[in-house]
Amino acid sequence: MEGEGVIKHKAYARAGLLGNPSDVYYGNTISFSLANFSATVILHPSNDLLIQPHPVHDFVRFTSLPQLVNRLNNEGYYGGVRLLMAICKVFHNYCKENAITLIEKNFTLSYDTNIPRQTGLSGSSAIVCAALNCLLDFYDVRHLIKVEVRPGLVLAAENELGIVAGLQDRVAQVYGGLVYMDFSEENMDKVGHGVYEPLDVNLLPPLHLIYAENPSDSGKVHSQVRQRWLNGEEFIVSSMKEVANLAKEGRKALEKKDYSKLAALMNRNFDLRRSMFGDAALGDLNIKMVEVARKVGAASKFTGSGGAVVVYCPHGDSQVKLLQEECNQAGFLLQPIEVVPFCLNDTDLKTL
Ligand SMILES: Nc1ncnc2c1ncn2[C@@H]1O[C@H](COP(=O)(O)OP(=O)(O)O)[C@@H](O)[C@H]1O
Ligand SMILES: O=C(O)[C@H]1O[C@H](OP(=O)(O)O)[C@H](O)[C@@H](O)[C@@H]1O
Ligand SMILES: [Mg+2]
Repeated sequence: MEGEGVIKHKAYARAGLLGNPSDVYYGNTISFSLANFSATVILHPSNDLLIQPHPVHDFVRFTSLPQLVNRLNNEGYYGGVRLLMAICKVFHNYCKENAITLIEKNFTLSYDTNIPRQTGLSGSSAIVCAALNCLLDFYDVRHLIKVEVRPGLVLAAENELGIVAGLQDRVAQVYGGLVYMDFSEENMDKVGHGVYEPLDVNLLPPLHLIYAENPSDSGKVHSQVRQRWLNGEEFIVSSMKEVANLAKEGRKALEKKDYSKLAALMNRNFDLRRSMFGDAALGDLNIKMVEVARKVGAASKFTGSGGAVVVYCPHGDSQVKLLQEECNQAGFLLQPIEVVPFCLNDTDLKTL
């Protein structure tokens, strides 16, 4: 039994279905949250304010030097503690700047997650998003912080830590379900966020996820696409516009349940990413995930910046079976995707 005043929130992994990474370039995306993986944050009222280290992800006791090195190589230096601290800071500052009074009281935050790291499934923002939801309820300010603003708060917490990211992940996690997002410059400059429209999750065909348990590519770190875009390089600017347009086209295709169109758009999305970023930046493993799907005639693209791909098998179960065999051979994991339903409550909706 959970104690009095305990608040618990879950946030799910997300997949970019179409249009990413144009969210970072005033574009459009369609993304969804998937129930396959999630992060949970629990808030207990307490006398002191405590951020509890996770027994595995923040573990600092090792059996040996090689074990310590192995853990750093696979998981990096950081766990989730810094993410929880950062969202506390961003939340506090946002409330202060917006004259939202927070009652003086303390809490303990703890978290757990099974979202595989560095797989482009947004494990970091899931932890931050779940923590933000706990804070909104603990201080009873959910009605005072607009839903559209929340993805920006999640992003701000990660930016605090030098994590470079865009908004589409956080929007999918705040809203749940399937969301069409418009990040056009006009909206972003006028209101500081995009325009987000939930779509019916039943418009989606059955989708699958391919990922690797220990992705080792660090390609994205070396990409210069952002700088080239800022320099106004014609090829990058026009390709990014085309990527954004895929989300617009994809919305129409979904609404008509025109899944052969959807498949073509997904494939084009990956091809455009590949031509802009280049194979070295994408990484062999990530490219192989896409190729494994294409080999059996399925459509596929990255869920995020690499590490996992979302797959559509137009020919159904027999094709999924072939895909499973290919994934087994390549050492990839394959799962049917379970889409999370839209998750805003009445209080959230009143802020829209
Ligand atoms: N499973 C996890 N457990 C604890 N912390 C995590 C986990 N995943 C991510 N983080 C935190 O988020 C930061 C960035 O994570 P990242 O590798 O970009 O994951 P993702 O792409 O899934 O968001 C990490 O440095 C770490 O602080
Ligand atoms: O490149 C992309 O498609 C996405 O990359 C980031 O997500 P990640 O989960 O870290 O791979 C970024 O946060 C997104 O906004 C991009 O669309
Ligand atoms: Mg991340």
